[in-house]
This record gives sequence, structure tokens and C-alpha cells, in this order.
Amino acid sequence: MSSSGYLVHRRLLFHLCKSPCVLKRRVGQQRLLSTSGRCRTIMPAWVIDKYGNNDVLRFTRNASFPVIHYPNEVIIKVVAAGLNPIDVSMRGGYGSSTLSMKRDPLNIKQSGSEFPLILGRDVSGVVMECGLDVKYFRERDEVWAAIPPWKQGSLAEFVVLSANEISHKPKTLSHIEAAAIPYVAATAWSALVNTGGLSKDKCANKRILILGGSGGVGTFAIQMVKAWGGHVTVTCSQNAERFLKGLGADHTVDYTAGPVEEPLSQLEKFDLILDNIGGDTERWALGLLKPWSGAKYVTLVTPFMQNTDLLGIADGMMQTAATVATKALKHLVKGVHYRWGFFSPSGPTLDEIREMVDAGKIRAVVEETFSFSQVPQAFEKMEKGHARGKTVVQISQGGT
Ligand SMILES: NC(=O)C1=CN([C@@H]2O[C@H](COP(=O)(O)OP(=O)(O)OC[C@H]3O[C@@H](n4cnc5c(N)ncnc54)[C@H](OP(=O)(O)O)[C@@H]3O)[C@@H](O)[C@H]2O)C=CC1
Repeated sequence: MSSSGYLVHRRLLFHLCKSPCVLKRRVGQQRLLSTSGRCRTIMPAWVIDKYGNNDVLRFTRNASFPVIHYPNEVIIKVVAAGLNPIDVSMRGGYGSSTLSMKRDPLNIKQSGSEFPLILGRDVSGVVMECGLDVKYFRERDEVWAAIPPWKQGSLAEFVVLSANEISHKPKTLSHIEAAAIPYVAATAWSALVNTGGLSKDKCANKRILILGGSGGVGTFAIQMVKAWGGHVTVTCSQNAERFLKGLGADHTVDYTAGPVEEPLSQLEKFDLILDNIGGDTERWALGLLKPWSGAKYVTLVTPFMQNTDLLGIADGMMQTAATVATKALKHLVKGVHYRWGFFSPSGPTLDEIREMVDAGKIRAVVEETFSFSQVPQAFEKMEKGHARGKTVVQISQGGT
């Protein structure tokens, strides 16, 4: 059968069995064809079969080929995959109880196990196949996406995602560059826009403090706020100051020279603080905000996953709600807003970011690129910390 003939066959299958329950029963029988016309049920990938250190990473040529379970899903051929600190954390078991619940919603594997698990939250690649309800994407479109942590990741030849999680890749970026942006962009956007209340019309001349500016989230957030006319102060190591000023930071404070709260408290107060560092920053950082002006402190370092991993979903969520409510109230009486920020995958958000990228307002900051065979080395590099931008793995050749 030709590949197009086979796709028609698959689409017919979807018409015949739109119910996920029926699909679930049929998944085991499905065989996919790649665009090359070869029959595919397996693919190369880096997987983990248990949680642990770098030794648990295993390369296999026999990972299950992704399957479209819902008609709004697409299969993407991965060209480049970006790594984030969450990949190192997930390799060690972070979020295991919370995320594995969502990972296999149809219980396809019926094994009760999330393994083998594929890491990698950023993807840039090419659409290989679309579900019947997919309207805005076609086979061979170049796309980018941030992958929710409960889905199989991009350290594989193919990945399946919902169409509302993907977006057309910026034309001005290579796949390697594009893979450096989605996860940190979706996080920074969610924290600054959805939680922090900033927008391109509500940012001019606002004073923003970014604690921890030299990593993936910080280097993106600096550029986003500058593109919208805000004033950016960042904390970073002395050896990152020039790099961050090159991205647009107006003022840098070296955290390695001593407690940053002293030099920061000499400055005019801030409208918004994005905290990428956590720990004891909460003790002093909220005092740097303009009181009674709607100023917000948004931290990305939250105990949400640890609580649910430790206490289970229900108790963990109750503990989380109690913690955040207590802190929010405590700071509200002092006239400032305390919030938690979360990564939030969204194709429409990436559409907006694509426009900023293609307009030259935001650039990709790739610190180091690894080949597919070097995934363990890429993780080792991530674990050393001191990021100056993003770590990207080239999975295959293709596209621009
Ligand atoms: N809640 C959520 O959904 C999400 C949370 N996060 C969290 O946000 C944080 C940032 O993520 P990301 O940018 O990707 O991480 P990276 O590892 O890319 O960057 C962290 C950066 O912080 C710098 N740094 C370390 N300590 C300090 C300090 N005390 N003051 C200032 N800078 C410091 C490091 O460089 P150096 O050590 O050389 O100074 C490094 O460049 C992480 O903790 C991550 O877990 C990220 C995404 C989603």
C-alpha cells in the first residue's frame, strides 16, 4: 500500500471509531507508515525504565512509535529537542505520582507503569501526520512546541501532541534555535502575563526585577520585557553581566559579590519580581516591591510537585493550597501580591512569541548543542548548572 493510501486508511479508521474507548482497543492493532512509506511500529529514543542518575538513560531503537489517540493530535518528526532543568528532575522521579496519572489517560499500556519514559520538553520539527480534526496544520509543516510533562518527550525520533499545543516555527530560526525557546517561553509568558498581569500594552516603563537572569527562563524573560518597553534589573553571576546586558538588561547585580538584597534595596522599588531562584529570597524580595500599587512577586520555585509526590494528589493539593493562601494573605496585608508561576503549554502563546522572534525582538540563546548519541553528556552538562541559555540536542536532520 502507498503511504498516502495508508493515511486514507488510517483516517477512515478514525471515522469508524471516533470514541477513544474504541480507539483504545484498536491501538494495539494499528500500524503506521512513515512518509517514506515504510511500516513503522518502533523508533529510536532515549528512555528511562526507572528513576535515578544519568545511568538510567538508555538508548533503544525499539521505543513504541507514537499513535494518534484523538483526532486533534499530530505526529511530529523531531529535528531538535531542548533540555530544561525539569528533565534532570524528572529523571530523578520529580512529579512521578502527579504526572504518571495523566500520562496514559487511555490506559493504553494497561501496565500501571509510566515506563519506559521519554524525557525532553522542547521540540522543533516537521508534522508527519495529522488527526482528522486538525485544521491549522498539514503534513510537512515546520512546527515548535513545549511538551506537557505528563506526555512522552522529544528525545525520540517522533512525538505526538495536540494541535493546540503546537505552533508554526519562526521562519527566522533554525530547528536547533527554535528548540531552545518553547518551554522557557511558555513558562515566562505564563508567569509574567497570566500571573503577573503584564502585556505589550501594560509594560512600558514598568520596573521588573528578574532574580536569576542567566538561565533559560531568565534570558527569555529579559528579552520579552524589553520588547514591551519595560525596565529590567537582573541578578546573576559577575561573568554573566555582559551577556545579559547584550540581551537588553538595563541593570545587573552580581549575586556572588555578597547578599543581593543590600544593593537591590538601594534601587527604586519594583512593579514585578520574577523569582527563578527561590529558597530564602521570599524572606526579603517582597520588600523590594512598590506597596499598594498592585505590584506582584511571582516565584517559579514552588513546592507543588514535591507536595503531591510526598503526600499524594489529594493531600498534596490541599497542602499546596493552604501554603499559597497563607503566604498570599500574609503579603496582601502589606500591600503586595504573592503568586506562584507555572509552565503552561500553549500553541497560541507560541504564535505570539513567533511574531516577536520573526520581528527580531527575541533571539534564541543556545549555549551548547549535542548530537542524538550524546544525550547523557547533555544531561551531565545540565546538571553542572551555571546555564547561560539553553542546551539543545539535534535528533535528526531536516528542515531549515
Ligand atoms: N514552576 C514551573 O512550572 C517552572 C519552574 N522553573 C524553575 O525556574 C528556575 C529557573 O529555570 P531555568 O532558567 O530553566 O534554569 P537554568 O538552570 O537554565 O538557570 C538557572 C540560572 O540561575 C543562575 N543562578 C543560580 N543561583 C543564582 C542566584 N542565587 N542568583 C542569581 N542567579 C543564580 C545560574 O547561573 P550561575 O549559577 O552561574 O549564577 C543559572 O544561569 C528553576 O528553578 C526551574 O526549576 C522552570 C520552568 C517551569
